[in-house]
Amino acid sequence: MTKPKVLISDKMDPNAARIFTERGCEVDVKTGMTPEELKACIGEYDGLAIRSSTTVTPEIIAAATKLKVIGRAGIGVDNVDIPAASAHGVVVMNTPFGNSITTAEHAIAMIMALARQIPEANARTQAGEWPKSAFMGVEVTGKTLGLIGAGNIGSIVAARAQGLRMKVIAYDPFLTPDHAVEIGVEKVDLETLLARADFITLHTPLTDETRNILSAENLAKTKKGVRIVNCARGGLIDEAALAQLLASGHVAGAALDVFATEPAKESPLFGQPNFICTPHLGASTTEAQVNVALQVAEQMSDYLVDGGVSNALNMPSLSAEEAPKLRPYMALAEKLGSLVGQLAHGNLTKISIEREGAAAGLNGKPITGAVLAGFMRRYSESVNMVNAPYLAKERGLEVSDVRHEREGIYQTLLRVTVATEQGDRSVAGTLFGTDSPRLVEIFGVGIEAALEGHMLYIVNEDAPGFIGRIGTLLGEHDINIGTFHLGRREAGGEATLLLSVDAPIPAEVIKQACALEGVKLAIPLAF
Ligand SMILES: NC(=O)c1ccc[n+]([C@@H]2O[C@H](COP(=O)([O-])OP(=O)(O)OC[C@H]3O[C@@H](n4cnc5c(N)ncnc54)[C@H](O)[C@@H]3O)[C@@H](O)[C@H]2O)c1
Ligand SMILES: O=C(O)CC[C@@H](O)C(=O)O
Repeated sequence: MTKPKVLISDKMDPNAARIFTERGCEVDVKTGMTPEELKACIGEYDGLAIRSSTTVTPEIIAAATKLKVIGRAGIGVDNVDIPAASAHGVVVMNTPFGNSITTAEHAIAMIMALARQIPEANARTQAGEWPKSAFMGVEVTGKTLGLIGAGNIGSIVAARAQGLRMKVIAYDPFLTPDHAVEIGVEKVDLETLLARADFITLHTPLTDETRNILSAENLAKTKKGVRIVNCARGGLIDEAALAQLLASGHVAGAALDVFATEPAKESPLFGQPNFICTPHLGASTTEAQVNVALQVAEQMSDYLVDGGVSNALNMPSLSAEEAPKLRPYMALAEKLGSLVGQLAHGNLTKISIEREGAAAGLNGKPITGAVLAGFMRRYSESVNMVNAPYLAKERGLEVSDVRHEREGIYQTLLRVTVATEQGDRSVAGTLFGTDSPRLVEIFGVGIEAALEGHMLYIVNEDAPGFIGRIGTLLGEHDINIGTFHLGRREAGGEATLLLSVDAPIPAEVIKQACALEGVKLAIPLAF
């Protein structure tokens, strides 16, 4: 049998290559390639192991004709186009906990370095200045630390900061009151955090909700003399506005490990008073790199050699025996969970999964796990089958799995319902043949569609002329429609349109779709 071939394209602890070889894979290590070089060679490989320097674009994935798995030795997968990988049947895995402690420690190091201006004092002392009177620091004891994001890393930062006798407050819409008490933080809204924090640290993924969360407007609401640390993702802070506030003295110090554009070769922040930065070193300790290298190589080898799946972001975990039977049901479940997560708004506290027909006779746990993995991705990029049920519990999400003995019109049916402020909202799907997931109902409207790649969901008034208008709008922006599905409750009422397109729809085009005559709602979806 030919050995699976793996490419390690970023600098990674040598334990990764050792494990791949021991587990029967062939390994090449080629770091520092340009996107063109990667595209030229990726066709040879079954597995791609990366850190943050390799960006896996749809073009790379399209060229990766043999690729089965991408393994991220780390947490953030924003450098991988997951919809493109899923569409090509490529599993994307990460190592969700391997570098959390290390990154939290980096944030704490940044807090201490800012409080005492250690980098600048060091540089000037070594330059022979002995500038004792130039530096007056602040104690962190008794100060308020405001966490934006209180997941794995935020919680570890909270624990360390409490050890430093700081008072910790947190803004995280998905942190439950119970969990806040468990980790000893006061849950607050963003305005309160901005007004009260002496130090602010960010620990969220970069999503549509968190992008620019420290915007010019929000930075202006911070307490005078605040110190800000970002060891999460570039793009969370308006860097130009931060530079101005450092220059004016409103912000007393800022420390960034991550930048909107990396590598950051220039920035308005460089040279500002009390600005400290590191080149995305948050995960760079021997311990974390050994952890994530071992874990990613083990997970990828499991998949390539034995078919086992763990910590996958776009596929449910599976044991070898159950795999063939459950796999199509879990794919359907994950898509329905993701659909509900993308469409339903507000703080959702209840989700129910109903199974009838063939699905009622199967092990419900992996199916529930798959629904939750899809659904919880609205909160965190690092959710997968393993941690989704745990995260759901931590966030106080009530989950129910109901089996119906009744026979319906489909040989198998899964229904996912969430309780929203406007009442219950549910979507349902079945399998066509034995393994093709299909949506059959969305929020009470019968509609048949494969949930794949980039899609657009529209609710509009059911009136003549609308299909022409939406087709023209997309055509004008060179957006090719792949599939087109319509549904409605009654003629002349409210109609639902679900279409698939060949590329993501830009935000500006969504805005124009919302403004079309008769449109009540237009939401882009990705699977
Ligand atoms: N600098 C580095 O080298 C480095 C290393 C590891 C992780 N990271 C990054 O750190 C970030 C956090 O990692 P983690 O493991 O703690 O992730 P996590 O998923 O455990 O926690 C993220 C938290 O952010 C919260 N969140 C989501 N949307 C939010 C919003 N709109 N407002 C406030 N909070 C929101 C979530 O509820 C969750 O609690 C990720 O972006 C990860 O990529 C950076
Ligand atoms: O690999 C790295 O050095 C950074 C990893 C970090 O950004 C992550 O999200 O895990």
